[in-house]
Amino acid sequence: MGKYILALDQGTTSSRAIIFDNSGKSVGVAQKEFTQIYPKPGWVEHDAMEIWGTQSGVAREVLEKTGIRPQDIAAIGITNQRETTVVWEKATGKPVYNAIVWQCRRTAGICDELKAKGCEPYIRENTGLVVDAYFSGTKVKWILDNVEGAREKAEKGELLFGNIDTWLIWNLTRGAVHVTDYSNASRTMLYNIKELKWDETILKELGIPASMLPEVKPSSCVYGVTDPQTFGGAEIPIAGDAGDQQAALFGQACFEPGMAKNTYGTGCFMLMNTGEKLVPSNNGLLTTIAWGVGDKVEYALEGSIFVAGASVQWLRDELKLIDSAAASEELATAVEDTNGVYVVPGFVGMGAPYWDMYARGTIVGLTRGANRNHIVRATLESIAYQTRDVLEAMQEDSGINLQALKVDGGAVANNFLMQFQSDILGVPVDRPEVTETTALGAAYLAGLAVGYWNDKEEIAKKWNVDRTFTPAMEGEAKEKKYSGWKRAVERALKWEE
Ligand SMILES: Nc1ncnc2c1ncn2[C@@H]1O[C@H](COP(=O)(O)OP(=O)(O)O)[C@@H](O)[C@H]1O
Ligand SMILES: O=P(O)(O)OC[C@H](O)CO
Repeated sequence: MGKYILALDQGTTSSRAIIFDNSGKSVGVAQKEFTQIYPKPGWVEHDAMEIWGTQSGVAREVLEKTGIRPQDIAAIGITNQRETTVVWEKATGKPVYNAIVWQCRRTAGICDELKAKGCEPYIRENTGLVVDAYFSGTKVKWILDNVEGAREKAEKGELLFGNIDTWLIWNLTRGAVHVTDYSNASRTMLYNIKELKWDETILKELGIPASMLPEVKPSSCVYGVTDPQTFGGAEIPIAGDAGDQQAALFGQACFEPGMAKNTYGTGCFMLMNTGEKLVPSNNGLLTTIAWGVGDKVEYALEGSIFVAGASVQWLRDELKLIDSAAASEELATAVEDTNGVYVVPGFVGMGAPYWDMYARGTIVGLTRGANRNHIVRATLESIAYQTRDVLEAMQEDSGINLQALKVDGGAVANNFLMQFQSDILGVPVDRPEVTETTALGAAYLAGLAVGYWNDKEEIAKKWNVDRTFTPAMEGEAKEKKYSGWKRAVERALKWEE
């Protein structure tokens, strides 16, 4: 048995490879950002070949950097930005179009048509999702309808569809394996999460041939081995696969119903484990598959926030108010409050609990005294307010009052944000020692499949807190700030016509 597990974490803005040892500690990381393509307002694409190139590149880099031989890797775990859609030719492996990213709004019209036809209740009940351009189903339909010859080829069985996990596994095995796992399948809007099979009614409605779809497998099992050409002759088992938010839930050891985590990356995603029980939402959350491990499939409630850390990138890259994401903390704490300013980062519409594809970004409450620091602070605060929106919905749906929130992802390095988060929620926020929990979750899933770790109990013992932020804001002040946020959101909704 190899001594390490290699996790491939293919995120929205970068591809990362992390090697973990048996204690769950990272022993090496390599990361590379890749191109974000914005062909039109509201459209977002990635070059699928660049995704494969950067992901395989960082995997080789981390091995070289650490001096660990591919033969010393016991298994590879894959985790990925979810919903992002790739369609490629089976014979050549060539994508027929750029990957359409989860944030892309181009299929809002298709969603409106589905709603007008009355398909929403069926989709909600059987996929656990709301009808929104976020999910893969309408993106596949768009490619088949808009790329010349695509529909014809798809009907002849010549095209394959996959989310990024499927695309990576297909390339790692040089076209030998076309699979996904339950958690990723549950984000396509094509998968029946009650019956655990692709939903024929929805496929028919969207005109998507079943021959394009990957086989759906558990999140922890051996899918295949790497092609010898990828890692200098080694045939490493690929043994874990989960969408990044579900992987983070696993990496945070949220194994019991009622345990929840919030991941602050490009977007922000709060998931609560609901065990083998499928809990429908009446408050704008999603019901999704957490993972399939062994012969059990477990579910989660999810609040998906589309823009979180991405708004900090916007401050840096578009407004040029800060030099680095980390600098946002210094500017935010240079002022006592936002001076009444609210930023609503509805750049790609708003996700949970609003689900408005036509919302757009808004800054309100500006006065002559509003300065750069106030705008930076208001942007960070918007991440915490959106989290409160989804936490309230989650508590309502699950009937569980959260005692503490486990957090992870790039933006949890920001102590101001974490303290404000705890203040505005009124619950403690626990930041673990390992904040790369997405990659860690994928590593755990892979390690479990090959016997590198024995069981979930062994994994749960490895979770350690780095810092707990406890609520320090007085109740009235907190509610006043939050009600201002709710009014600001009203201004952002239904903006785009
Ligand atoms: N100190 C910080 N304060 C606020 N945001 C930060 C900080 N460091 C990183 N971020 C944000 O976190 C995000 C990166 O987190 P990461 O978990 O790597 O995201 P992803 O997996 O979505 O690519 C970026 O959007 C960045 O702006
Ligand atoms: O790339 P991330 O970490 O922001 O995650 C993206 C989500 O999976 C989208 O559903």
